[in-house]
Amino acid sequence: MNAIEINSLTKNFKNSTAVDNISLSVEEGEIFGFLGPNGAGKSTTMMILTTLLKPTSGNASVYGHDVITNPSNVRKNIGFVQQEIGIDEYLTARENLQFQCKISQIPKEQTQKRIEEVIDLVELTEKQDEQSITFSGGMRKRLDIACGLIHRPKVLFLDEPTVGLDIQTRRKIWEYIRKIHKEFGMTIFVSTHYMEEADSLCDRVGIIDYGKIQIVDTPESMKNKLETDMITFSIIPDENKQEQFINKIKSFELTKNVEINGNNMVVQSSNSTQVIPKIFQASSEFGISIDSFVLNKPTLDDVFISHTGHNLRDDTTGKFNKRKEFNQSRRRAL
Ligand SMILES: Nc1ncnc2c1ncn2[C@@H]1O[C@H](COP(=O)(O)OP(=O)(O)OP(=O)(O)O)[C@@H](O)[C@H]1O
Repeated sequence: MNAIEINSLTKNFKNSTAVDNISLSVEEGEIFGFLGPNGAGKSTTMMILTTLLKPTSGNASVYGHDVITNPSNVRKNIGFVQQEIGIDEYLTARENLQFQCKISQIPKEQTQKRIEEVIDLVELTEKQDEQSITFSGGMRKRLDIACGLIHRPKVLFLDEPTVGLDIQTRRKIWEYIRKIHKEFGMTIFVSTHYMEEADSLCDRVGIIDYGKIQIVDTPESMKNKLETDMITFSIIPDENKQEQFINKIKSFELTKNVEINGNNMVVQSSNSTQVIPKIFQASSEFGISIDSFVLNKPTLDDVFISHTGHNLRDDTTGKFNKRKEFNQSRRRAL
């Protein structure tokens, strides 16, 4: 059984369509990334999947439980760590987790063990009796994630878990997410607008833009399918043989395009592994000396541009950004 099934899901707000007829399945046990810019519809989709919002049309289920007709069973199977940190900053880490145990109705005799388990997992054992107001942004997020885990959900939803954190802290959070995934074997559905996060963390990624899914695949396969390795090199000029050398490169079956700018050349190829030796072979055949050589493989940025026609914009309008700004100013004031 798939962990999540989404069929023709649409959510309209008064003046806009936030989620536009999306369909996708998430397999049990995978880390699925939902990649898209601000305002793409990621949070809205997650709120529908976690039963906090009703769709306008279409349907979705989590472990076979329909989000509209059977929301209480969906809730029993999920943990949701929202974009804004949900912990109470005036409680200690342990008190936050105790509170979470209470609202998750975890039997009293299991509370102690569960808290120890998750607090150890996110490496906050030494800080457990300190008020979380004294924690760094990364530590607060770790505690927030621990709160979402304590009832051992089958699916953990993480909405932009590293937004606003510096790159080192972001990488540390990825480590915790991998650790959680390994130890609990749960399905993780994570939204992000960071390419690197989707690339390094996720088994499969769905790119969403303007409420529509553009592509779903593994990051590796998405990049490979672009077939655009860029081989950039410069040559020592040779008036006699240069043209023949260029024509030879153009004639290779796997060469898609050659751009020439003075002594510099960019060869676009669908398979650099095969084309690079041929370039060197041709250079020795025509006595052309290659001065410098760089190979660039496609990135998820290139995949995003090829499917959406634009860069992953960082739009700063919209209700959720206002909320983010509010939270940031609240944190600054603390
Ligand atoms: N309650 C609401 N009322 C009106 N419009 C909304 C509401 N919630 C979301 N939207 C709009 O729906 C669109 C999708 O928003 P959503 O928050 O799902 O995007 P997102 O991809 O999660 O982006 P972000 O990372 O900024 O949260 C945006 O244009 C947003 O302004």
